[in-house]
Formats: sequence, structure tokens, C-alpha cells
Amino acid sequence: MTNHRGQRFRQSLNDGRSVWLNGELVDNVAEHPAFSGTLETISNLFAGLDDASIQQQIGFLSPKTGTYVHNAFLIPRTKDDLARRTAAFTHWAEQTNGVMSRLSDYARSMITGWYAVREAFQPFDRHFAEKVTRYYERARDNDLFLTTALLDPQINRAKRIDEQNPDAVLRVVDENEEGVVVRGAKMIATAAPYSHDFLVFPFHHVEQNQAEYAHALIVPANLSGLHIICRDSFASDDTRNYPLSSQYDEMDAVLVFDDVLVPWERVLLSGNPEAVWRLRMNTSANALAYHQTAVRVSVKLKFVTGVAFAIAQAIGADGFLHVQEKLGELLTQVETLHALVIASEANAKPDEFSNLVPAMPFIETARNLNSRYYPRAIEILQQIGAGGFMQVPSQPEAFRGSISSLIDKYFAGATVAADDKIKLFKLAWDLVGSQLGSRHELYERFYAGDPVRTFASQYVNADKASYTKQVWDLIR
Ligand SMILES: Cc1cc2nc3c(=O)[nH]c(=O)nc-3n(C[C@H](O)[C@H](O)[C@H](O)COP(=O)(O)OP(=O)(O)OC[C@H]3O[C@@H](n4cnc5c(N)ncnc54)[C@H](O)[C@@H]3O)c2cc1C
Repeated sequence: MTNHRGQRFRQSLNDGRSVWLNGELVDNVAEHPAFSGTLETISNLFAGLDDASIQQQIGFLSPKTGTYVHNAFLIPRTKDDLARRTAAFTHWAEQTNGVMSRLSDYARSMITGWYAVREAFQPFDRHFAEKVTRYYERARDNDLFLTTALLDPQINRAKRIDEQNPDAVLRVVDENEEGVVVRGAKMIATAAPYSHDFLVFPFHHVEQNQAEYAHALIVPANLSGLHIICRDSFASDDTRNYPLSSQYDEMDAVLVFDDVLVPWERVLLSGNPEAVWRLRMNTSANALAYHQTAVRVSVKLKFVTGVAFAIAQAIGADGFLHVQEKLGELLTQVETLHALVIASEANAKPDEFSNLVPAMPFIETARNLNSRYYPRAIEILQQIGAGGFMQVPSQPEAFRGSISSLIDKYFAGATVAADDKIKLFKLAWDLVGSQLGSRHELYERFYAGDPVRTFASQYVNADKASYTKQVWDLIR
């Protein structure tokens, strides 16, 4: 069956965007080897919406086109709607073992949230609701692939905005009949080279007198003056030795805005720090997006746990008490995150527009815990696999000749033959030691923000009196 959505997705990327890799402008992202495995993965996921066996699990019928669109665009009004969103996130995460973190279902959920609460922003800009409605429908009905780009470049974190070189933080430098002109840069935008649009707004609070830094934009990837500057590619075309890197290198990039004219249609808010901060902190939109991340990390930790179990069994280490303790720790991680997702849905409450919003404290807890769980899970994999990660021949298939019997003898495991054991350790190495694996550890530590500040903000925003009252009641 022809994958029309996948084809349309790939073709749409040849749109004049400026993607820089290895110092060169990429002619057509869809044809570049650094992206081919990843684009194949995404195209196959898109095809699911035309597959009768799963389309109802991951999608719903667009009221405009009558074709299936992804559940990230579903506005939850009931518990059943929330369950349908979860089912779609879970399916995509399972198809990619949780290793593709930005399949756009996160940013799509944020757009869905903005659309669902659009009336709240009318007092700030009377065009907000119509603009966000048009964009939401366009993204939903055209399978648009979206990502976020929120942080300004890491130049000097000790300086406030007003102490910096004025271009160090993205700002509006001009505006005209067509739109606003922005200058600056954003880091990091995962999936940027193959995204259609970027959600761009400040991550940190902007002071009322710094209006030029306050904006909420949906920036098309092919605007003139916008440069997408990629890190090294971690993709491999060697599926046998790098089963994850060959399919899932999402690519991270810095976006440089060299006086980019963003059309008014894509300027949701501009010049109003209070409005922009309200949008940035909007609980409904954030809860819908963060919920997706909690579902994904729970699937990913389950996958890592499966790899750890398989390694322990393969080398006969699963009977040792301390190994069992570590495997049990991985299980507590998986069950805790799973329970937090369930709790966030069970405790969902309607917002003022009757959207059923997952309970934020449970989702925040899941995201914060994951920043510690994932690095710990990788550490446990290392502790159990130990030197076995290095007891893996290069190009094992080359040994089907003179010394193959020696390979079969010395590279076998307790419960598996040499072939399977080698494949298992190659997979595990792609999690713990490859460039892609290291990037994932960094990603899980930081994708939700600096964990120092996200943990602290959980305390700052908590209802502290509900904790201390009992204490004072006891001793006063
Ligand atoms: C692999 C990867 C992918 C990412 N993908 C995306 C994406 O798709 N979209 C997106 O928007 N963002 C993305 N990010 C960015 C992510 O949101 C940030 O990395 C995160 O918010 C931390 O900010 P930073 O990297 O600028 O760290 P910094 O803020 O520069 O922190 C560096 C160090 O200084 C400390 N520090 C800095 N300032 C303070 C302060 N004021 N108080 C206390 N300590 C401070 C930090 O604790 C840390 O130890 C990604 C990051 C990574 C690593």
C-alpha cells in the first residue's frame, strides 16, 4: 500500500529551508543520509492513520476533512477522550521504544491546548482566537510536524536581559504591514530540520518594560533569514550494529534568526510580557503537552528495563541478590511513572472552558522523577552488563568463516547463543554508550528544563500550608 502521508511529509520538506550540517547547506533534507532512517520511522508512524487496524486507536475523524487525524489534536472533554490521547501517545512511543521523544505530538498538544483556551487570550489580542483556530485546523488536517524552540543561546547565563548584548535574546527589531522582524537565536530545537513549524516563545519570564523580548510565534521553517544549524549527526546506516541510531536520531539544532520577517498570521502575541507569560504558564496547554511526555518516558523506561532483564538473564547474573535489587529498582521506576500517568488522568478536572485537564502535580512529579530515573536506569544497565559491553566483536557477521566456531563458543551467553547475545549487547550499547545513547541521557536530564529549577519550582508552587498545618496543629 502506498504511504501517501509519508510521501507528502517527505516531499513537503523540500521547501527552501536552510538546514546546515557539517558546514554545508543541505540540499534536500528528505534525501540526505543523516535523516533517512528517522524520516522513514516518522513516515511509517504517519501511515498508521490510514491503517484500518489502528487508525481508531491513534486518531479521530477531522470534522473538516472527514479523514483521520492524530489524537494529539483531540480536545479532551471526557475521561474517554483522555484515554484516547494516551492510547495514541503510547502507540507511537511503543513503535519507537520511547527513543523518539519529539514526534511532534508534544508541540501538537500545546497548539491544541492554546486552541482549547483561546478565548482567555482575546483580551490581550483580538485576533488571537481566529489565528490560533486557523493554525490548529491547518496543522491537524495536514499532519504538520511541529517542535518547540524556547531557550536563548547559552552565552552568559550570569547576565540579565538588560545586561546582555541585545541580540543574545530573541527580540522583535522591527514591524511592518506584513509582520514582525525578529533577530536572535534559539537553542535547542529537537527535530528542527524536518519540522514544518516552530513554536517560539520565551522560556523565562520577561519584565514588563522589555516588551521587544515578549512574543509567541509559530515560525515556518523555510522563512528567509532563518538558519537551522545542526549538531553532528548520530545516525548510522548500520542497522545491525546500531539498531537505535539507525532509526531514531532526531537531530537537535540551533535556530538563528537573521532578521526574519514572521507574517502577522503567525504572530499570536507580541510586545505584551504579561500575555506571553500567561500563555507560557497556561495550565491547560501545558498539562496536555506534558502529559504526552510522561506517557512517553514511562514507555521508554519499560524498554530500558526489558533490556536490563534480558542482559542479566543472558549472562546468568539475574540470580545475584544485588542484581535482582537493581532490576527491582528499575521496576519501581516503571510502575511509579505509569501510576503517575494514571493518577493524572484519574484526577483530571475541567478548566473554565470545560476541557478535561490532567492533574498537573502528578505530571510534574513524573517529569522531575524522570530526570533522575533515566540516568540511574542507564547506570544500572552499565553495572549489570559490565565488561560485556566490550566483549562484542566488530562486524560479527564477518566471522562466518574460519573462526566462527570460536565465536560461537566464547561469545555465547548463559541462556542465549553467540548471535543473539552479540545483538543484545549491540542494542544495549546504543542505549548506554553510543553517541545517540549519551545524547538521550542528556536529553532526559534536561528536556523538561533545568532539573534544579524544575524541582525547586515544584516546591515554590506547592500549597505549603497544607503540609505545615498538621505540624503546627500538633505542637502549638
Ligand atoms: C538533547 C536536548 C534536546 C532539547 N530539545 C529542546 C527542544 O526541542 N525544545 C526546547 O525548547 N528546548 C530543548 N532543549 C533545551 C532544554 O529546555 C534546556 O537544555 C534546559 O531548559 C536547560 O537550559 P540550558 O540548557 O540553557 O541550561 P543552562 O540554563 O545554561 O544551565 C547550565 C548550568 O547552569 C545552571 N544555571 C543556569 N542558570 C541558572 C539559574 N538562574 N539559577 C540556577 N542555576 C542556573 C544550571 O543549573 C546548569 O547547571 C533540549 C536540551 C537538550 C539537552
